[in-house]
Amino acid sequence: MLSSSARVLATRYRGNASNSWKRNSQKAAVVTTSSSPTSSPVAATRFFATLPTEEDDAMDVKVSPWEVPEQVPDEGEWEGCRRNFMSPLQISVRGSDILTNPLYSKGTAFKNGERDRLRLRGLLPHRIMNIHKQIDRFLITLRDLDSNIRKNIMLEDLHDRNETLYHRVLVDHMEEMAPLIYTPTVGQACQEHSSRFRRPRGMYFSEEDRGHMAAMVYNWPQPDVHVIVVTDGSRILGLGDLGANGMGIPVGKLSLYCAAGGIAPHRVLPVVLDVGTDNKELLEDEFYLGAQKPRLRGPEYYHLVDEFMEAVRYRWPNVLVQFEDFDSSVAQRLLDKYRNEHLCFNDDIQGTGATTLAGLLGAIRAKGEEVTSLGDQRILIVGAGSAGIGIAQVLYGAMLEQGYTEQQAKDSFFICDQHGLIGEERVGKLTPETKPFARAEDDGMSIVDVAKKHKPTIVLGVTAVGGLFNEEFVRELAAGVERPIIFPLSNPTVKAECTAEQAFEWTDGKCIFASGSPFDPVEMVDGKTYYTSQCNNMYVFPGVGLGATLCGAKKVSDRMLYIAAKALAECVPEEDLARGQVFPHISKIRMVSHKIAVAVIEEAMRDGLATKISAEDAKDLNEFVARKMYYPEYVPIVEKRTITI
Ligand SMILES: O=C([O-])CC(=O)C(=O)O
Ligand SMILES: [Mg+2]
Repeated sequence: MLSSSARVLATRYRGNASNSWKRNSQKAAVVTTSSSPTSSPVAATRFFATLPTEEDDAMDVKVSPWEVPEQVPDEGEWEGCRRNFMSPLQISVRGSDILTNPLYSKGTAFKNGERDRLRLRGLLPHRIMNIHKQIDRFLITLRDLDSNIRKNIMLEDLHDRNETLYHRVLVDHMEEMAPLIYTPTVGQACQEHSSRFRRPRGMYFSEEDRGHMAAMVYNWPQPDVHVIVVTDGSRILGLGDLGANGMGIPVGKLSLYCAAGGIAPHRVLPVVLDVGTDNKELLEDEFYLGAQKPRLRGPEYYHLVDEFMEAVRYRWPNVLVQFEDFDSSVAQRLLDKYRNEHLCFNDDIQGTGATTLAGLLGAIRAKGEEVTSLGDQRILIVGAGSAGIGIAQVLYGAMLEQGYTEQQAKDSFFICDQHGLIGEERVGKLTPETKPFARAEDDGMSIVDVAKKHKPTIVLGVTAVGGLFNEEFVRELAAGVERPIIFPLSNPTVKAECTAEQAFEWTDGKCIFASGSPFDPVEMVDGKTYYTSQCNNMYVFPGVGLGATLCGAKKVSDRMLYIAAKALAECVPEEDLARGQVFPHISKIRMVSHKIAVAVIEEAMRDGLATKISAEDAKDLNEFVARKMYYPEYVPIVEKRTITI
């Protein structure tokens, strides 16, 4: 079901516009609605082939005909990508300083003219490769490696050498690469971060830095940071307190910001607030690289976060700060503290909430019900941490949007923590966010008994307890309703509450399944294939961040996230829904981010929160966002000169 604004957008995508960009968007729209596995992911992404934002920035580029690669997969699909001018990147360094700078390096792809111009002659082997040859060579070696962690290391090495090539590998092979740079492999990469440390990336702030942070931010070499992802390492995925080893998470999320969300790599900054760790193993580990002392808590902790927030806003006033993997004991409080004054959001609370809402809207559609029936569902959320309550809040908000009363909306929820169903009896012990969802009866009831008695139509797992949804529980769900919607959302894969195979087997293939980390489709003994989806906030945060930064949003409002969820839900083609897939194919992620960004900007403008959209930009936001999206491509490099007369 399309909302009216979405209908307008959909019409725009299909519209008979006369300029060439619109012709391209039409093509792209055709690509996204196809769910055929043979449709080229390259084609789906190419239409966004433009680079960064501010026109006066030296990193901004447009692509020229001579950069259009020889290996064109399909002439038709490329038509729209041939731009006739590519403004050069002006840099002040020369020679080997270029080769060792991952933002500038093209490795063996520097052409002869450039080799002379930039004093690279003799510093590179003779033959000149193009980006496609480089990718082919990289993939052969990568695919030869026998473990995902080795592949992650190889990718991060590339990230450190040549950001353009790294992001292009991600853009062109998103389905294969996302699990290697993100969940599940990023979990292991974090666990082994200290022992495998090679090169620093991002910034660390610790207690010793109190009083210095406003100065420290100037140590970061980039003058125009748009997005920061920050963690204090206290709850890394479902793996718990990993301290400063959590740096892998901001790094992985920001890779997705660039590749999936079209933010240019020089505009992102990964951050760890190294406030110690309560992980005993790390405290005793001779190779652990973070501060080896117990976690800072209480007012001192909040003051440190405060100084950090002030410092980054001082240098980059419009920067978006994404809070990531903060323990539930502090996550909501930090969000509440900053959400109205800073451009920020908490991905685990709000991003997961919005993504889950989108998945549920899809799942309800897949079951053939009306979108408006979200409030008629019985939703069992297992896990009452920041993600569980964040999801409940977003779904609750969506029900109110859909016209349900507060009481009707509240009655839809059954939230369980480790003590069972949360009932009013323990209301004194609950956080303010949890209280509204406490049930009048059945406090402490087990999830199996909740399944028996209340017959939930939807079950969401956010417990970080792998395997919690056991056979007894899942069979009980299937006995209660025809097609249960089962989303084990905990990450990484080992923490998923059940596997796809278990969910399909125990429900005789009837459930609709989506998980936080990816699962392959399942072939059952009946010979039928059952499809899975990945319900991961990677579908939401890049687009929200792109939209919010492009329009200079004053803040990220709840409504922006709701709108983002609806935009995401509308990206799922009917034929995917028909086979139980409730999220768009991952190869379409740039298209999804584009659509979400447009929707977020529209909402920001409606709400008076957009500070940077000119009347000209506002005329065609589809075109505006597409033009501003970074696309990893080599651009000509020239010397920056200061001319004195
Ligand atoms: O990183 C992910 O895949 C999702 C997420 O934010 C988390 O699990 O904390
Ligand atoms: Mg997270």
